[in-house]
Amino acid sequence: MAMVSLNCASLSSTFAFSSGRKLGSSSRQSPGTKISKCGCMKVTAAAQKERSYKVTLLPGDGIGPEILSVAVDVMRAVAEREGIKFEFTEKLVGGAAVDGAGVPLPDDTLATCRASDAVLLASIGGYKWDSNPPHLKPETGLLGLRAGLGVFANLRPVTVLPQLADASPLKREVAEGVDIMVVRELIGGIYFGEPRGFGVNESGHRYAYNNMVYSTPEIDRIARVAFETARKRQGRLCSVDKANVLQVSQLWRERVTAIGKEEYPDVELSHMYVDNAAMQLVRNPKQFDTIVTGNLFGDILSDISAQLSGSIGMLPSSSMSESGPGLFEPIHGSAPDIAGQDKANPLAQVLSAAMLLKYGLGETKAAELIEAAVSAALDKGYRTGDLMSSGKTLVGCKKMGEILLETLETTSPVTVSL
Ligand SMILES: NC(=O)C1=CN([C@@H]2O[C@H](COP(=O)(O)OP(=O)(O)OC[C@H]3O[C@@H](n4cnc5c(N)ncnc54)[C@H](O)[C@@H]3O)[C@@H](O)[C@H]2O)C=CC1
Ligand SMILES: CC(C)CC(=O)C(=O)O
Ligand SMILES: [Mg+2]
Repeated sequence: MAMVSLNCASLSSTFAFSSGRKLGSSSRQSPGTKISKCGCMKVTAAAQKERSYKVTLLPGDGIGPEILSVAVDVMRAVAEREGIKFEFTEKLVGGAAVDGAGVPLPDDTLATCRASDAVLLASIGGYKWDSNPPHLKPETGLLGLRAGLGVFANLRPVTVLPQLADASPLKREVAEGVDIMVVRELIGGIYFGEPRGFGVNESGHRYAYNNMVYSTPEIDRIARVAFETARKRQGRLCSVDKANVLQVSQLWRERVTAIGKEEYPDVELSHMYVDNAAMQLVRNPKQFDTIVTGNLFGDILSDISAQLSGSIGMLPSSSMSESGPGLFEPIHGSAPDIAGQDKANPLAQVLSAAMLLKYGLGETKAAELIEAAVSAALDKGYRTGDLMSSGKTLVGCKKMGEILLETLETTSPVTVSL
């Protein structure tokens, strides 16, 4: 049996407030959300012993700098309280890098990320660069970063916090208690397939093409991460594909089935076509435990799932490679429509920092302090515009950050036994 040697995050379940459990409300893991013991983090033993970590910060574009600034303040505060040292290095990526360095992913950025213990990314992209040629698009920098770090396993926990069950556009009874882990393959599939490009056919019409390609090793490694993840949750894995039409999905389904049968007979495996999965996520999301899917389908399904939680501004993610540093980022983009207006919800970024601490560095207690602060801020009724409803207090991005810092001063640590 092939070994899955991966950072803790990918093998663990979602963060502490999974299963709809109130953030920071208990030090016990809820059923099906155990955190595995796993000694395969990239962070060196020396760094862990000293509790001194190199973290690369990538603010990117749009709301990126605003939300990252909140997350870094929160990390600094929790570090001071917990005796952790961070050496932060800020680098350019995306449109900011196109403007500042002439390319969307400067060599220096990738080298610094590779040499760090973990990478905290905000978001990239914006109208200004939308018509750039492919090699000068911010998105090319993001894809290059993910590929350059080899972070093939992107885990996107979809958790509906009790305080936000009414913030979802879905009925409370549909959204409440949702706890899904979307395991998205991140460095293959149609976003990376060759050949791709533009052409002109014999009739003089322009055309464009992309290729969706997955090889068996690419499918096998993400399948194993997903099975391991499901095993540590409720033991149910749904593989999402389009095998009724696409050959690439037929191979995907064949390999996921074979790995399930040979290596994970204890995990209940089902398959679903992606169009149906999109509908089922809205109709009855609680039927899902862990979902595994390819790059494009995972991108789309995670945005749909974000609405279960109330806002895309709530969903963090971790992306892990086989041996390098993890990449932690919110699932949303750079929100150019609200950039620079102090309207962004920083919580997905803050929760991504908590995932970095817990899964990238093994600093579980510090991570759970942050989660508890987020929970407390929501308990007190503070909401950014994306989550605002009557009876709540509207705050901007900066103010939400200040509330988190105040809350952190009084929040009790939550201890989780690894
Ligand atoms: N990982 C990344 O850096 C990603 C970058 N993008 C890029 O972002 C740019 C905008 O893309 P969109 O499709 O508009 O997606 P988006 O996720 O940036 O925004 C979609 C909608 O959600 C809102 N939103 C997103 N994050 C929010 C937050 N934290 N707080 C409050 N509201 C928030 C936006 O205001 C917008 O109305 C594009 O250039 C795109 O390529 C898109 C997705 C991921
Ligand atoms: C801009 C895309 C390449 C990324 C994206 O939408 C995502 O990772 O969710
Ligand atoms: Mg996306």
